[in-house]
Amino acid sequence: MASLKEDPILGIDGITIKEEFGIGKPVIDKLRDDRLALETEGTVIKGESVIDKVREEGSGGQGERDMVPPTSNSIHRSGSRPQLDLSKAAIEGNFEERDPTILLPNQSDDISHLALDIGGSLIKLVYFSRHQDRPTNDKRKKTVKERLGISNGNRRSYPILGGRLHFVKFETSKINECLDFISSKQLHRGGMDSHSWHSDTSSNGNAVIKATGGGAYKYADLFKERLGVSLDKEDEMDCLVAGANFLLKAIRHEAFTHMEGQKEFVQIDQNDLFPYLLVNIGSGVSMIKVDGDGKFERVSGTNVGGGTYWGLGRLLNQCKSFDELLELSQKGDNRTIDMLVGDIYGGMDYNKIGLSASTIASSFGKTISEKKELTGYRPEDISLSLLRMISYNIGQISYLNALRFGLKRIFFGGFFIRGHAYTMDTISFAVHFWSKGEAQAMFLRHEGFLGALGAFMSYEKHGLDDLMVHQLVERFPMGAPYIGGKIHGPALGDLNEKISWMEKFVQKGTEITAPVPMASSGTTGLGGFEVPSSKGGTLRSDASALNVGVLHLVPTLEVFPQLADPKMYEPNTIDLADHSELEYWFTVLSDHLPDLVDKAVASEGGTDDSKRRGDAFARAFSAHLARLMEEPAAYGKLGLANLLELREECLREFQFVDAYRSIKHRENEASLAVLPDLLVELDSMTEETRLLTLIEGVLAANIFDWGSRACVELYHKGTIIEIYRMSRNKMQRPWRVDDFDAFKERMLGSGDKKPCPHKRALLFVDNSGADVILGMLPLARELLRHGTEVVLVANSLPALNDVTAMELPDIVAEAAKHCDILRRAAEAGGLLVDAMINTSDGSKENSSSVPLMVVENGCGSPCIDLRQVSSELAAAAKDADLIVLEGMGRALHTNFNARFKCDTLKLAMVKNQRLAEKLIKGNIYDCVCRYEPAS
Ligand SMILES: Nc1ncnc2c1ncn2[C@@H]1O[C@H](COP(=O)(O)OP(=O)(O)O)[C@@H](O)[C@H]1O
Ligand SMILES: CC(C)(COP(=O)(O)O)[C@@H](O)C(=O)NCCC(=O)O
Ligand SMILES: [Mn+2]
Repeated sequence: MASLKEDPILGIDGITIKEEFGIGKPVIDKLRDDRLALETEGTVIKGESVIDKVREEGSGGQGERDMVPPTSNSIHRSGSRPQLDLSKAAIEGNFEERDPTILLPNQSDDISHLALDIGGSLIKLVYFSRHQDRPTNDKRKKTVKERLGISNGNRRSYPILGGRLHFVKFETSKINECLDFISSKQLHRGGMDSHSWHSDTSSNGNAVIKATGGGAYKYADLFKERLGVSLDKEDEMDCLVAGANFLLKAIRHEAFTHMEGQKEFVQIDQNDLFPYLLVNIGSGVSMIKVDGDGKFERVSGTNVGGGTYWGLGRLLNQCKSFDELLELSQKGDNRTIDMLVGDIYGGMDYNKIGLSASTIASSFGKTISEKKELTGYRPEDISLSLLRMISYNIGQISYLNALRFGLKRIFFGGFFIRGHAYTMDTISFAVHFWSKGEAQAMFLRHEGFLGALGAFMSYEKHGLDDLMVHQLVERFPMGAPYIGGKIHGPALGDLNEKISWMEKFVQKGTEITAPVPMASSGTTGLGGFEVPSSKGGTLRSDASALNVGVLHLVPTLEVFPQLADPKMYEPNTIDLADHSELEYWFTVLSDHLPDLVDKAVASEGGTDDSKRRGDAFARAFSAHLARLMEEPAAYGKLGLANLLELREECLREFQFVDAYRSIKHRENEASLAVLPDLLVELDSMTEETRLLTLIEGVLAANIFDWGSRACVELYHKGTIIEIYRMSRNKMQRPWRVDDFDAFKERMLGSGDKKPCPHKRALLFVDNSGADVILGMLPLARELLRHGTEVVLVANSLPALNDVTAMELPDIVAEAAKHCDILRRAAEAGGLLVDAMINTSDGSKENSSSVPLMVVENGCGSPCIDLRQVSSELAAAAKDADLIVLEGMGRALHTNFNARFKCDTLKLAMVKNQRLAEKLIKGNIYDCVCRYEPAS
């Protein structure tokens, strides 16, 4: 095993076991003796004596080696492994069949709810699903809630139910596919849940589905016949407006501008939304002046719309699909078809009225002067001319209507747009040109689903209109959209389906997995565009399906109450709109993928099934990366935090619940073994030295980060203790960002300033093992000692090697066995309700203590977006006067620039060279100790 001595990155030229190590010799020696080693090439850390000893004592035998302690908690934010109730299972039908249907009578399915918009071209479905409530019988959580004064978390106290909104579309001509889909998912059977949704049965007992669009009338009988459901018809305009208003109010990154190839999300001020012009470009076009919720007037429209483009284009070009037609336009040159100003003016501009030579004077006008037949023109050119003709025309009529009513903002919806860059650029150009920049064209990510959403919202008592931005989390699961727009289905539901699809997909080609460079803009100024700006040979995969994720409704999420200015808050520090940043982080994540897959597969025992899932996960995540490389804003505004969260979600999608579970477990045990000695040493110090040593300890132990490439390389070179020791040795002050003295003064006072302990501290903890046990817990203990209540804030779901809120109580209980301060505080905080505590000194002392508590933060990512945290955390935060954010993800990638109403300490070791240079003009392994008094 190579020694750290030679590590050039760290520049450490000798490991000496001396007092300079800060916490002194004994602990180090103990750790050394225990010879904790990290295996060089393996996927798991191998522990020797301490770990093995603990194991032999603690559990029955070999079989349990990698088991994580059982937990009784159930924390959910999004999907985790589904539970099957196999009781009374029976095979239905023929036993000889290869794949017989198995009936699970006691399995409670997702409860669903469905609404439809059946248009002239497309059928849009919006459906809601939710898992049955899982019983939570968790004493610890209850005690913490009582302490924090949170009322019994009864779901019914929320206006809406948690669940997911899915968006799906089908071609109207293939209505049978749509009916099959509804029937296979049993979407028409849902919604009877007595305590939630309006009971959707008509007086004669038939299920009723809300539907809008002409097809609600045309196909009513078919729905009755095939599914036995009645369609409850809702007015189309009502629905469009309700859908648009909901999206504009509830989805943060819904509306965007698109000019010259540049997409930019627009922050909509809820209090300044109305009036606006809504232009829905479906088969035909409706223009609606919207003045408020339910307050609108259809002021205009045009019969030249999406149907015209698709219909004429199909006739002229014999295309088989809309996408084929649109794709042709990307290779077109309209100058061969359109009569331009230059054609009339002998190649010159018509400057007097501001028309350049390339301005279209007459769409299709050139074809009259040439004696060519249809076959003499390129389909590509025809498609482009047609697209420009229709888009300009709609843009112009929209502008005229905006002018008529003095409206500055025009939102465009409908599936004609199809997230197609050139279509949007053309419409924006027309609006901008005619209004001389006064009016603004904006587009909606859920473009074609306005009507269906509106129909969905028309169910009584659903409470959707009360939903707030912070209660919605959008996720982008892998699935059908990637098939290429032919099947307009949602993400494939079943895991096996998903894996086989990924496998097939990869065999077919690497269209999506090969990153595509971003398109450059191609406008020529006044006269419009010479050629489309998106030059790609193939059309982006069905953007309308792909740009729209699954909306998770999480009514329990809240805005973190200590944010100084929630409206101005931006979690991401690194802006991925900068192309070189984007490329850098994409490479980092791609490079990390093989290692992550190794860990994930190992965490599931390395079975064939897990290998297959690991492979599918890698392909899926690469496909996401490629998609985002091609269009960074495809899933909304993209920051590094989103990418890191996407990776965790993708792992969960392929049912890797906790990829680093055994690593975390081993590091926890190793660290717990040395904690008692560390505490003894800390206690022998003066208060001042101790505080410094504690902060150093947090920073040094933050090196145990399995998400950093540099750190993972280190683990292959040295033992835990070698790395830890080296890390502590590096702790020379001043740190790169060093506000320690200010923090110390606040904690301990100075001169005649008396120390003034904080009332309650929230400690946002990061990694398992040394990071939390040797770093944050001792800091927590010090705060408790000062009379400060401590709330440990940890992830709700696993992410890398971060410790979760579920794992913390056991860790604290273990630590409390050797420390009275922790024990009494943990007892007071209700953390030890089911743990058997034997204190080392055997004392039964019952003196009161400030509490130590644990709350989940509501997320499952190494970063944290404080606009969406658990209600538990929000409640705990109300009385907090100190926040400690720890780790790179929570304190640097996100929240580095965040301002809080109370004192804040941001502690992290920077484990990435580029970030160190950019953020703190320093180097890898430099440290940040930023103290910001209440603002
Ligand atoms: N896959 C597709 N098949 C057919 N039309 C599509 C497709 N994708 C986009 N479109 C365009 O969307 C239009 C339909 O838009 P939509 O908002 O669904 O309106 P409608 O409710 O009238 O069907 C079509 O006329 C066509 O221009
Ligand atoms: C994922 C992380 C934010 C986790 O860091 P932590 O919050 O544990 O300190 C960090 O490991 C990271 O930014 N990794 C990617 C960069 C790299 O490999 O250098
Ligand atoms: Mn971490």
